[in-house]
This record gives sequence, structure tokens and C-alpha cells, in this order.
Amino acid sequence: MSDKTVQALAEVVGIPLERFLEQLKEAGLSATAPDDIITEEEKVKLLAHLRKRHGKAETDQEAAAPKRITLKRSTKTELRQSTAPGTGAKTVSVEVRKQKTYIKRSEAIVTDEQKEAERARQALAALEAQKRQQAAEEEKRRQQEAQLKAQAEAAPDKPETISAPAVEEAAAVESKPAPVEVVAAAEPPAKPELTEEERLELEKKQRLEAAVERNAEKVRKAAEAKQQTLHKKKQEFKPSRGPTPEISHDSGDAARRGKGKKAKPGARREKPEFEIELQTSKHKFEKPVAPSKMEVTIPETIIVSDLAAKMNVKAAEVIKHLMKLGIMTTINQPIDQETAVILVEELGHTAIMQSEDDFEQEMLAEAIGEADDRKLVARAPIVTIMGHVDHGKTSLLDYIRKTRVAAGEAGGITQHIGAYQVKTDHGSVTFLDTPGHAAFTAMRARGAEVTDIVIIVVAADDGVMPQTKEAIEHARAANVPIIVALNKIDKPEANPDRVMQELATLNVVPEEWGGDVQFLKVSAKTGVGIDDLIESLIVQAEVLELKAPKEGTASGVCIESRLDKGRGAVATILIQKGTLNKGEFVLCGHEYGRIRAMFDENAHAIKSGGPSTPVEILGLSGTPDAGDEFLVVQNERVARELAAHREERKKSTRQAAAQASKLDDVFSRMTAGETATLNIVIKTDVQGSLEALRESLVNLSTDEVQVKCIYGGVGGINEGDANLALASSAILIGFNVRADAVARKLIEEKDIDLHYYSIIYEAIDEVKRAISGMLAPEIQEKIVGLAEVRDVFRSPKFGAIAGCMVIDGFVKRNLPIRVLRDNVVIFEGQLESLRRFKDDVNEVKMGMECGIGVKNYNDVKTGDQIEVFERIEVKREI
Ligand SMILES: Nc1nc2c(ncn2[C@@H]2O[C@H](COP(=O)(O)OP(=O)(O)OP(=O)(O)O)[C@@H](O)[C@H]2O)c(=O)[nH]1
Repeated sequence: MSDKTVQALAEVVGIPLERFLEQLKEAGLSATAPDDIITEEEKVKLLAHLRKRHGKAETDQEAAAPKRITLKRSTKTELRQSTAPGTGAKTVSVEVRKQKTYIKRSEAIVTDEQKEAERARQALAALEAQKRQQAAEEEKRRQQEAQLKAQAEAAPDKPETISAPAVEEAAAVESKPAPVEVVAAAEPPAKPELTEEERLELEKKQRLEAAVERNAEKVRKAAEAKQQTLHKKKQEFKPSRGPTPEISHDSGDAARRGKGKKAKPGARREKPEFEIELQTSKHKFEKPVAPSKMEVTIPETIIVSDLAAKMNVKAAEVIKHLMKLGIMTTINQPIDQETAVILVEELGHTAIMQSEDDFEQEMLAEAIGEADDRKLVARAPIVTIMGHVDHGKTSLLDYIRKTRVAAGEAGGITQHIGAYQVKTDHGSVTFLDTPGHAAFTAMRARGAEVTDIVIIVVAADDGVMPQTKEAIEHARAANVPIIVALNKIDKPEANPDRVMQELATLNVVPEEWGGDVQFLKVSAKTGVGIDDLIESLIVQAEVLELKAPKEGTASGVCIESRLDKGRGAVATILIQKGTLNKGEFVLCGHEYGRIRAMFDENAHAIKSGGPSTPVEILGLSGTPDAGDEFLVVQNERVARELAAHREERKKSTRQAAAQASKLDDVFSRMTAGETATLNIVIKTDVQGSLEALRESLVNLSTDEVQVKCIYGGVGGINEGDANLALASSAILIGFNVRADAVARKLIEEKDIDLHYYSIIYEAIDEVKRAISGMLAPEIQEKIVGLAEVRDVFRSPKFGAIAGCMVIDGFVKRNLPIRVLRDNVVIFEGQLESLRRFKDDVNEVKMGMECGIGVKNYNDVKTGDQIEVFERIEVKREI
């Protein structure tokens, strides 16, 4: 818009010039003469002034009107109230005050937003009015120009006529409406001032509206889509879902009818939105149309229910499939990895075989955090002393400890921690102070191959004895080099040569006779030859090139542990690798903890220990077993998790671990090319049977399988025998002997394959069948009960009657029995009588007392055991 003079503008808006000039003055503009130019800015200023004047008046008017009226009313009433009987009525006056506030509706409902919208609307209207005004002005101007042009063309020399239109215009101005209306008409052009501040707001508003519109569109589309999906799903599920629309319809009715009543479940579905919600949530799970294929990780053994859970199927389903595979299981039974893999693949999934050690290895890698490529240094040999009873094992250990370890110690021997280290000029030797092969084998059975060298102590005055043989066999089974100490050499009756000969017959041949075993003549009493013995140990260690890393985190094995009243769990551990420091977190078996304190064998507190050092540690959560492996871990979390994992693994692999030493498995292992050796541990009642049985069984060896007698002995089966069988993956054969209680527990726990025989041919036949794979129907003996003889009564009518307590299973009148003395079978036969008190009975159960008369046997003694057994035919399957 172009700038105009005051006069021209007064004419345009139709206001007399004087009044216009007055208004300009009021607005504070500089223009005072009719010919002064009014700029755009000034126009805006003027109109703002005019609008202000107009608006204020309105506001004042409105302000005068009341916006809220509050009415108050109070009413007073009297109440007559009767009190206690006979006291008359009481009058209470009650005043009720009511207050009501009326708010002017327009005021009440005009919110800020509405005000805003109103303002924007006004601004918009002003703009439009301004536009219209401009268009009208333009039109008028054009008309005037056209008129002037026409006049100029008609009389070009008559300038007076030019004023004529101006007069007309002035007259027209005079006839213009009242000034108020002028102001009103003039107001729209004044609106541009509003746009300065409010245009932004207007734009904002417009943007907002556009956004709202867009959003509304989106919501509409989403709702449509939802509706369509819902419809589609309804169509899909209609046959199985039943009359959903009807339900919805009914529910609507129910809701309408039952307002205020207890709503029926369907009644809540009145709102369509909610119905959509409900329906969609119902159909969130889409029924899979194709079987889903998943990857199932399978550990070495897995419980049926766990496997089912991994495949998202019911356990019954897994059991059913296992039955199809010919395997009868229960929900809590473990199955081996191979079976599980077959099953998983049959069900269409992918099986991933996972080693139990995988997790442990991962955890250990995290725990140790370093590859074992550490620098190796020479370490002290770890020595175990074995031998027959009273041949001087303890004396030898004591002598060495006294003279070597305690030398220089003020109080002499301080304590026994299960191991100690001896320092010599040539090097150190670590002795495990747990004499006897039982402890040695027990450690081995737990998988701890700790010992580097075994010293077999043989009393030179006594010679080779049963336990000497056992010790030799145990050392051989462990593949550990032997050094023989011919002890008690100080005794006049000592005859080392004879002992050497005896040992030679056992294939322990002295070096001086061309063999490979060092023999040393010693005396644990006088100390003769002890230095030489230690030197031999060091030489042997050098030959073995015993090395271990000295740097880095420590690992090793637990030698022994105990619970101390004041100190808690105390464990002696032998460090095999690295350096152990006080304050580190260790995991030992399934115990763990931070080393609170560490001591050497002299009870001196120490801060660290290197390879082959035995130390006593405090701080473990419990007492680990001898033979448990220990290692340093980074933190308690790793220690705890690994401990829990080990505990779990111990449970689940108990059965699987022992399967390797089953007689039944020999043939399958042979054909699978896995092993060609059948290890046997034999215990018999007499030496004669042992020799006969051992020879017969060893002679069964073929080109394909070698039957190896790890150990044979006379007497009942004890814990050591069971441990040896376990450590050597051997089967246990008891010929006319039985396992004692401790051994039985171990056999049961570790599922060691134990076979009892009373006829040599039976034993030979069974082993023969096992290694040739001939699986004939088998008569198996099953021990059903065991009774202990507590007292023996003599009766003239029945002979000897054993007063017994049934300690296991049950005793049945008509089943065959055996009488055992010191776990050796001394009689086999039948029961003559079975009585409870004075009544003859057929069966007596565990925990009950009874009187047993053994047919044709009167030599029953207190402490004997009566074993009841039955023979059952077992159909064997390939
Ligand atoms: N004269 C003599 N006696 C010895 C010698 N060594 C041990 N003895 C004695 O032999 C007996 C048994 O010795 P121990 O050290 O208890 O024998 P052990 O092999 O440890 O016996 P167990 O622990 O029962 O298996 C003790 O009375 C010792 O004093 C020795 O070199 N010379």
C-alpha cells in the first residue's frame, strides 16, 4: 500500500479533515497539515490508538456487569427429642445455612483457549475487512482516474473543472455515516498492528490446527485398521469362538438393563473402544500355523521335565516319544545327551550338544582371565607314603618332619596339617601326611592326581604283606613311580634281601638287580638312610621334570579339611600352580570364600605360597572334600555361581559318570572302539579262590579286549576297594564276600558295578558273555533283606535260634539265605523257622526283631549277618 497525504486518507476513510487531524494528534503522530504524508507505520499507529479507545470502552462496560452472584440462605428449625424415660422431651434448635453461587455463564465457560481462538478469529476478520477496503479503494481510484482522463480529454484547457470532482468527493464525505461507524469501518485497516504480535500466534494456531487435523487423520486410519483386523480375526475365529457378535449385543443390553446392578461379565463391554481392546488382547497370541523350530542346548545329562520345558512341550509328550524309542522314563529321570539329541531332532528341533564343562570353562576363563601360557619353573615333588600296618609309615613321616621341618622351630612340632614341605640343599620335597593307600585312592577316586612319587614302606624284618601288595597295586593303577623304603633296618632280624626278593616276584625289581625301582634301606628310628631317601626323591623328581608356573593365579587341590570351633572351616590345600595370596577369593569343590588367613605347616601366618606348597586356609564357606580342586577366582559372584554349578553337576552326572565302568557296557564300548580293557577289582573269601578267579578272568583276554585285574584281595569289600574300582573304572567282583556298610554306601552313591558270585564258573561265564557280547537270559541274584544277629538262643527243639534285627529290606520265610561273618559268606541255605515272638510268620520287615532258625546250621554267632536273596531271570536286550 502506498503512503497517502492526511487529506487523501481523511477522504478515503470518510472523516472530516479537522476531526481526522485531531485524531492524528491524539494518536501522537507528527502529521499536522492536510498535505503531510502518512506512512504505513503511522497508519498502523493511528489505528492501534483508535482500537484501544474502542476496546477500553468495551472492557469498562463489561467490567461493570456482575460475573458471579452468591446467594446465602439460612433456615432455623426446632427439634423435639425424647431422652431418658420420665425426664421429658428436649428441644434442640437447628440452623441450616445454604450458600449458592451463580456464575455468569459466558464468564465461566470462556477458557483461555477460547479467548485465544476468539482473538485469532477477530484478527482474521480484521485482515479480511482490510483486504476488502483496499480492493474498494483501488476500484474507486481507478474510477476517478478514468473520469479525470475523460474530462481532460473533453476540455484540456479548463483546469477549474479539476476541482469539481473534489467538491463532489467532499460532499460525498459529508454524507458519510456517523464517526463511530467510521471508526468501526476504519478499524479493519488498523488490524495490521495486531498481526505484528498476533500473527505469530495466529500462525502457531494454524500450525496447531493442522497438526491436530493430521493427528486426527492418523487416529482415524489406525482405528479403521484396527477395526479391519478385528473383523478379519472375528471371521477367522468365528467357527471355534462361537457367537461373539451376539455376546457383544447381549452384553450391551445387559448393561442397559442392569444399571446399578452387579454387572455381568459381558456388561462391561458396552463401550465399543473397550470391546476392541478386549478383542485385540484376546487375539494377541496367534496360533502358530507351522511347528516352530528352535535350538535346544543339551547338557551331558538332562532331566526329562527340563528337556520338555526347553522344547515348550509337556513332559508327557517327551515321555511318550521316549517310549517310542524304547526308553521308559519318569518325569524326574535324567536321560543321557545322545538320547536327548535323538529326541529333540525327532521333534523337529535342532539339538546343540553342550558339554557340562563348557559353562565351567567359560566361567573359569572369566574367573582366571588368562591363558595358561605362563613360564614354567621346577617344582618340588609331592610324595605319598604307603605300606602295610606297623611297617613304619607314620614313624618315617614323623622322623622326617621332626628332623627337617621342625628343626630350628622353638616349640618343635606344632601341628598336623596333612602335608608338609622339606627343604634340602638340593631342593624341596612335599610329603602328603595321609599315610595309607585308602586316602591316596580316595583322592584319586575324586579325580585328584596329586602324588608324583609313592614311597612303599616295607619293614625289613617282616617282608611283603597284604597291604604292601595293595599299596603297590594302587600305585600302579595310578601310574605313579615307586620308591621302596626298606624300613627298620636297625633291627637285628631285618633281612632286606629277602624282602627284595619278595618284591621282585611282584614285579617290583630293584635297580641293582636290573629293574627300574630305587630301593633304600632306612630306619625311621635311628634316621639311617633318610637323607638318601630324600635325595632319591629329588633325583626322581628331576627325572620326571616336574614343572609348574609360579606366576599368576593359583590352583591346586584340597588335602583335608575340618571345622574348627573358633576358626570355622579350615582347609589344607596343596598349591599346584601359580601363587596363592591372602585375601584372594577361592573356590574349592563347592565351597568358596575369601582367604581370611593363611598358615604354613608350622602355624606361621603367611601371605603367599607357590607351587607344591601346602597351606592351611581360613575363610571357606564350608569344608571341602579331600581331593576337591581349588582355584582362585576374580570375585565372589563367579565363585558362588561356579560352586552352585558344580553342585548341580554333581547331582546330574552321578549316574552317567559311573556308567563307564559297567560290565554290561564292555562289549558296546569295545565295538565302538572306545576301550579294549576291562578293569576288575576282585575280593574273595580265601586266597585260593582269589588266585583261581584272577587267573581265569585274566585268561579271558582276547585280541580285542584285555581283562586286567587292578587289584585282588581276601576279605570283605571295603571303602578302599570301592574307591579303587571307581578311580580305575573297574568293576567290583565279590566272591563269597560282601561289601561293608561304608563301601555299600559309596557303591550305591557312585553306582559302581558290583557283582557277587559264589561259584567261580558263574563269574567266568558272565565276564565271558559280557566281552563276547552274548546277551543270554540271565539269572540274577537280588539281595532283598539283611538281618543282624543280636543274640543266639539254644532250643532243644529247634537248635540254635538267632535273635535278629532286620536292618535292610525284609526277611521272607521261603527265600534262600546266606550267613555272613565279617562280610564273608560262611553258609548258604534255607530258613528253618521265622518267628515274631511266639508266632510263625512269613515275612518280617526292616526295623523289626525276629527269631531265625537256619536249616542244618547251628553255628550262628552274635554279630553275624543273615542275607536273604532271591533269584530272578532277567531278559537281556541288545
Ligand atoms: N626299630 C624300629 N622300629 C620302628 C621303625 N619304624 C617304626 N618302628 C616302630 O614300628 C611301630 C609301628 O610304626 P608306625 O610308624 O606306627 O607304623 P605305621 O605303618 O604308621 O602303622 P599304622 O599307622 O598302624 O599303619 C612303632 O612301634 C614304631 O616305633 C624303625 O625304623 N626301627
